[in-house]
Amino acid sequence: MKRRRRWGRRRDAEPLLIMTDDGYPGEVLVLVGRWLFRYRSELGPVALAAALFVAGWGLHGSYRAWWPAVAVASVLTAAGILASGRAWLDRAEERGYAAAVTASAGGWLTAATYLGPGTEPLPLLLLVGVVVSGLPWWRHRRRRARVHVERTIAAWPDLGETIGLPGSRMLSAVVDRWGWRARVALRRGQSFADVVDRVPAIESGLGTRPGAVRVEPDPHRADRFALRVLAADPHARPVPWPGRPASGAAEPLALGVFEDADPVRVPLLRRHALIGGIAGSGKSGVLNVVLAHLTACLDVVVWGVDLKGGMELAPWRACLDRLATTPAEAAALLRDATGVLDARAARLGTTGTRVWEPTPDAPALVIVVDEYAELAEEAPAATGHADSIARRGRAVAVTLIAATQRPTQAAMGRGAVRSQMDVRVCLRVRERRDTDLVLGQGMHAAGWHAHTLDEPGKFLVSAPGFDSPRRARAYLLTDDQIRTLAHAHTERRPPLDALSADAVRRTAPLTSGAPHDAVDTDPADDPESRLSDALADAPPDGRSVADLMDATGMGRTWVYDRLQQLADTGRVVQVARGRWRGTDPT
Ligand SMILES: Nc1ncnc2c1ncn2[C@@H]1O[C@H](COP(=O)(O)OP(=O)(O)OP(=O)(O)O)[C@@H](O)[C@H]1O
Repeated sequence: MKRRRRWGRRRDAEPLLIMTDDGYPGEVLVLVGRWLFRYRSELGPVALAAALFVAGWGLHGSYRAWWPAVAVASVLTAAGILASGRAWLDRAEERGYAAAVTASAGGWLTAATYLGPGTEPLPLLLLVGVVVSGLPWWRHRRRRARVHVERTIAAWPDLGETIGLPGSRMLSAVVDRWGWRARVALRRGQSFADVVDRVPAIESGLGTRPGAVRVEPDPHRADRFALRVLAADPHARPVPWPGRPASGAAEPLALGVFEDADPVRVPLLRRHALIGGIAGSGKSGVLNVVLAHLTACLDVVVWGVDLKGGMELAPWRACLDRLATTPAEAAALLRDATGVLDARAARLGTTGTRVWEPTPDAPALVIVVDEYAELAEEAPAATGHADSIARRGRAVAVTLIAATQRPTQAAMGRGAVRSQMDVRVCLRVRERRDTDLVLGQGMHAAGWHAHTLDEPGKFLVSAPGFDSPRRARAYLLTDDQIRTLAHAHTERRPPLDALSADAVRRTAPLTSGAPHDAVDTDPADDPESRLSDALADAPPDGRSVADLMDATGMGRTWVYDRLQQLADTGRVVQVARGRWRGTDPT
């Protein structure tokens, strides 16, 4: 009675103490069990050795005569792994390791079946085998990554509370070459916007380096998102140009690669593009990639506007049909482009065709403008033409590609130019809100964090078909590669089609294609005379069109136009593709 009273009192007062005392041995077992479960991957070699020992013991006791079968099964299994284990193990060294372990374990089991697992030196051999096969196992990067991910999944419910996404669940996770990625389900009521705000907290919770976590919305479910954790930055080093330029205007241009090594292939046919980012972020690098593609296309004529004195586009000079380097030239160039646009639109109207399909005889006209803000500031008249091209140029394949540091409304000339650009490439920006300037309102809030891009050439792209903030890095073209490509592409550049060339002539009969300061008062030194001289002095294999452009200071279309007129009157001959000389030796 007395004892029971004391028991009751203790239960009321100190229930935890009583339970702990009673359950102690069980708790140790639970702890050991948990530890074994937690380290089950690391304990793999030990578990295999234990299983071999037990199997050897059983086989030796009851089926000793089976040792040849065990030997044959081991050899066949090892050979099978080598021959067709690619489905589970994609790397050759992993298959080699698995086959070697299988063959050694099978050899040991064969001996244990025949001799008994306790017979010397089998126990010692088993121990050595654990250590020798264990070392690569314990050091294996992918195994350790997988274990890390498994533990993260197990810890996610607690982690979710800590990082401000309570109730979220990790649905699946995959280890890949650069780290791991997972699909996460949010608690009802949470959305991707909550996740975007929590990215730094997720990095802290997972203990990664800053900038290692990427999040992407699930296009099908508002309550799910993709989480990507990068152990190493796949874009840490520049990505070299792969040397495969586009073959035509309709082909999307490969600008670089995403973090999962997918190429970034952006459609630019009948689309205007904006490339934005701070000084040194790699805008000229992206323009070089664009030009490497466009100048390879036989159905694209490229005009350039470079008000930094032609510095950036200069290496491509010979491939550009026209290059404007002063505000007056830029205004003339854009005005002529609107002339082309009007002529093409009128032609489409009369033929009842909806869009201009570029061909080598009727090429697309792409106008590349480096540092658009300079244009708006120094040649405000030109921005009216640019506005017109932006609004009406798509159908007739007259398009703009503009690079600028901060595309504010003022920098873009207050017209419709920015809003008409449906391909946006955003390199690093200084402030968060500048992401919205380049990519559009609300993009920063939606997870497009261009301010965190940390190397030149890294970018985010928003375009039809590109609606999630995947990071990419542009290909890097070296100066030598640019020179080689420009040289190789020069001879193959098409002139404008007759309709467009005629429109240019009519729009600006005196200055069409002429550099502003090339309008000369000395009649003996006008472009026509320089052309005649260059053709008269041509060697027997003629002069290339690029040479003639250099000699006259005029654009490709102007040169072709004049050559055609001279050929019609028999004063020049075409001696080879793209090479001409005069017929009159004087
Ligand atoms: N894709 C790239 N990969 C690696 N490095 C790059 C890449 N693009 C550019 N860079 C490096 O970054 C530097 C600056 O690049 P770039 O001149 O293209 O920047 P920018 O934005 O045009 O600058 P600015 O506005 O001053 O003209 C270059 O020296 C170049 O080597």
